[in-house]
Amino acid sequence: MGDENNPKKPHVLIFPYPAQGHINPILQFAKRLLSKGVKAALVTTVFLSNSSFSDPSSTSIDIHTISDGFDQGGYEQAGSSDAYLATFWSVGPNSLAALIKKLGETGHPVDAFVYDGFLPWALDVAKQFGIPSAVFFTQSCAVNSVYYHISKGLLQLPLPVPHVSLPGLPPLQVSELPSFVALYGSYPAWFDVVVNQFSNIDGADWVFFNIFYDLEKEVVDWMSRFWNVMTVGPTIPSMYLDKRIENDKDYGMNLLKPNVDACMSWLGGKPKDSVLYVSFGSFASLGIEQTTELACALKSSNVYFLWVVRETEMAKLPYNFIEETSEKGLVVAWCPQLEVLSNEAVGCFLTHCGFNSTLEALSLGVPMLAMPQWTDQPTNARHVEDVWRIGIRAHPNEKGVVRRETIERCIKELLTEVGEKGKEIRKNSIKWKNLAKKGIDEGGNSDKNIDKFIAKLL
Ligand SMILES: O=c1ccn([C@@H]2O[C@H](COP(=O)(O)OP(=O)(O)O[C@H]3O[C@H](CO)[C@@H](O)[C@H](O)[C@H]3O)[C@@H](O)[C@H]2O)c(=O)[nH]1
Repeated sequence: MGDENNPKKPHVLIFPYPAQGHINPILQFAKRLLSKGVKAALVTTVFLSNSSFSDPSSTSIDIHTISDGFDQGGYEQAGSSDAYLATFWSVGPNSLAALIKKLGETGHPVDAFVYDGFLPWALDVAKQFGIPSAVFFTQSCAVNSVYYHISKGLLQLPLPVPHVSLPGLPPLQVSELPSFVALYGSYPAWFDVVVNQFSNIDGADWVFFNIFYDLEKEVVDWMSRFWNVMTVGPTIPSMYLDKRIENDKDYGMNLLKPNVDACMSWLGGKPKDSVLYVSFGSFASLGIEQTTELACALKSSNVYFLWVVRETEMAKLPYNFIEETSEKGLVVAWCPQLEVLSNEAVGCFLTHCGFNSTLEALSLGVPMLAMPQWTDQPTNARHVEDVWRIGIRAHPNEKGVVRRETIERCIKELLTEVGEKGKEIRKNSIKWKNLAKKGIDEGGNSDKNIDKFIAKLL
C-alpha cells in the first residue's frame, strides 16, 4: 500500500499507557502502520517525551504530548500508583481533547484513534470528536477474558471455588489467575484499571490484541462474538520476525538506557545455548529473600548468566555477589533485550512472564523458566508451561518464595542437563517461533487484519 495509490494518508493517533511494557508494543504497531502508508502519530506524556525517546526521528513517527499532571517527574513524582492514576485520570481527558482539537485546527485531523485498554476514558474523548476508535490490549486475551468476566459480574470475588473454568481457557487454579484477582484487594487502584477496561468497550470499533491468532484462537473466537476482535501481533521489531521493515530493530523508546556494548561483547563467543538470561521487566521488585535465593541458585548452577538488575534493585544483591561471580556472570541495569534473546548463546530466559517478554521469547524461540511475580504474569506462566509448552514454572513455597533448589532444578532441565522434557520444550519453542513469524508475515492473519483496518480508513 504505497503513496502513489493513496495520496491522502490516513492519520492515526495512537495512545499507549505511559509505561515501558505498554509503549513498546503500541509504538511497534504504529511502525507497522507507517510501513503500510499510514501517517501514524504517538501520544505520550510531557515527562516521558522529554526523557525517553532514544531517537524519535529514526521511527518517523510524530510524537505529541499531553499532561498526566506530573510533567516534571512522571510516575516517580506522583509517589504512588494511587496518586498517579487519580491525577492522570482527572487531567488526561481535557489534555487529550485539547490535543485532538489542535490537530484538527492545524490541518492534521485525526482519522482514527488507537488507545490502550488501560485508558478507557480516551475512547470517550475520541467519541466527542466522532473519531473511529480501536482499543489495543497489551496483555493476553486469556487475562483479559478473566477481567471481562469480573466486569460483567460473571465471576464473583473473592472466588468461592479453588479454580475457575472460562470459555476457551484451561481450568485455572486461583494462584494461576492474575494477582489482582487471586489476591483480591491487593492493589485496588490497579484492579479498577484492569476491570474498567471493559466499561465502554462496546463503543470501540475495533478490538486489537497483541497476539497472533494461533496463540489463543479459542478465546479469540469466543471474544469475537461480542466485538470486532483483530489479532495484530506479535508487535516485535520487524528485523526479528518477517524482516519486511528495513532497519526496524529497536522499539525506539527506553525509559532505562540499555548497556548495549557490555552485554553484546560479553555474549560474543559464548557457546550456543549456554547462557541463562534473567530479567523481571521494568516494574517487578523482588524481595531481599527472593533475590538472595536467585543469586545463590545462579552461583551454584555454575552457568553463564546475564542478569538485569535495575538500579533501584541493586542494593538487594548479596554482598560481593558481582565480584564473586564475575567469571560466569554479568549483571547490568538494563539490556537490549531483543538483541540478547536473539543471540544464539542464550539458551534459556528466566523471566517474570510480563506479556512482552513472553511474546519476545516465544517469537525468538527461547525456552522460558517462569518466575511470575504479579498482575497478569501467573496466567502467562501457566500458558507458557501447559498450553504452549515452551517452558517450566519454578513454583514458590508456602511463603511465596521460590527456593534456590527449585531454580537450580529448572536450570538443569532447560539448560545444563536437558532431559526429555527440556528437549520437547526446545522443539515446541521452534514451532511457536515459526507460527509467530507466519502470523505477522505477508498474508498472515495479523498482517491481513492490519490491512483490513487500514482499508476501512481509506
Ligand atoms: O533489560 C531489559 C528488560 C526489558 N526490556 C524490555 O522491556 C519490556 C518489558 O515488558 P514486559 O516483559 O511486558 O514487562 P513489564 O515491563 O513488567 O510490563 C508490564 O506491562 C505488561 C504489558 O501490560 C504486563 O504484561 C506486565 O506484567 C507488566 O509488568 C520488553 O519489551 C523488554 O524487551 C528491555 O529492553 N531491557
